Amino acid sequence: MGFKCGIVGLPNVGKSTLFNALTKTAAAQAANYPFCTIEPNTGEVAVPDERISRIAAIAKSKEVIPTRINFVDIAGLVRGASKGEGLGNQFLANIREVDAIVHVLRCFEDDDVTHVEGRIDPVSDADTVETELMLADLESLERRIVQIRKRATGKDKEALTILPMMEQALALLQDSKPVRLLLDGIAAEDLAILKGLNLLTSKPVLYVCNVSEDDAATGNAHSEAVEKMAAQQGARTVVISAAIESEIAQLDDVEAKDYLDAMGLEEPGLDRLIREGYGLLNLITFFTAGPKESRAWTVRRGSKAPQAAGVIHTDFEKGFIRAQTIAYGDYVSLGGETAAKEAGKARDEGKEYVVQDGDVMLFKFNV
Ligand SMILES: Nc1ncnc2c1ncn2[C@@H]1O[C@H](COP(=O)(O)OP(=O)(O)OP(=O)(O)O)[C@@H](O)[C@H]1O
Ligand SMILES: [Mg+2]
Repeated sequence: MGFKCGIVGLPNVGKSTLFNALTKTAAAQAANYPFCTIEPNTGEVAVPDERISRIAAIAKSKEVIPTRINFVDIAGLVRGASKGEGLGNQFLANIREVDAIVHVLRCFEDDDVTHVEGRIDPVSDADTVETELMLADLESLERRIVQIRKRATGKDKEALTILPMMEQALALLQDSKPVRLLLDGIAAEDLAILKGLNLLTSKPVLYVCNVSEDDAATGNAHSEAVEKMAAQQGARTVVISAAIESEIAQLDDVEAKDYLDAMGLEEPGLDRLIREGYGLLNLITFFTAGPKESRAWTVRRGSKAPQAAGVIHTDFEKGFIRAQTIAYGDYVSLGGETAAKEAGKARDEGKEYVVQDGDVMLFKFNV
């Protein structure tokens, strides 16, 4: 389906290192100089979810297949990017194509790793990046709104529909605020209009504090400052050491566990990051379970049963009849499909059913 989180930030802050750890590859060149990345790197990442192994154990599945999302490692941007500095517009176009932003902030001290501003100050870095995105949005919106206002005066239907959202977005940008503030509690129709405006700052943001190995378990003063800033914006934060994560990603499971124990970490920070990214995209997971495989699938929150069926196969959506649905909690506590049916917990849901996170589903369809 291609839900994408874009990895964004200043040059040389650890974006590609993080991307390689996430994708367990060395696909992206990560090196100690600014603008190492130019062309974006895209990779699929399995979403860790312990529910799937519980379901598979009950269903005695031969295979367990997690769901996946995409991460895109994007070129670093600098002050003035909106006016074409650094890699300027090229990188802005790459950000436009993602659904959510993972904003990497340098929170590690290391004199050997160049910081483009010559000092470690992640809150100010976040502001630099955000300002460029807002300036780019402001410019594009100011340009487009002239036409739309004109057409709205002439009672053009499309213009009348999108103008109120444009005006709200413009007002925020003129007040030096990101458009994503409009996302809170937004109605579905308005969200569609907002997405259609394709603004950089309308995308939800997760801050990643990239700390040194020693601070991975505890965070540090820099990451605390970021957490405070993020809390004020209603944004979430993940503290991670990209350096450690890229090492763990090269180890087998047993070695990785030992390494994590030694670092005082319960799970790889990446797992947390992927889950947070998944949440940021406003996605939920449903499951299919059987002896061949148990599998996790992804739909946007609010999707109805036929759309969920369509994720598996377009024929399932076209010929959708109904979906046998068992809530995850019932499936696990009762011990599987047969027991859930006997207990009356296997519901037959129709076309209007809104899929819930964790639903174990079996689609009836004709082709
Ligand atoms: N947590 C960390 N601690 C110490 N060094 C780190 C950490 N994370 C990344 N680095 C180092 O920082 C340097 C830059 O990393 P990387 O190439 O991933 O940055 P980038 O953000 O992708 O840069 P660019 O924007 O130029 O593509 C590398 O030498 C990397 O090893
Ligand atoms: Mg890079």
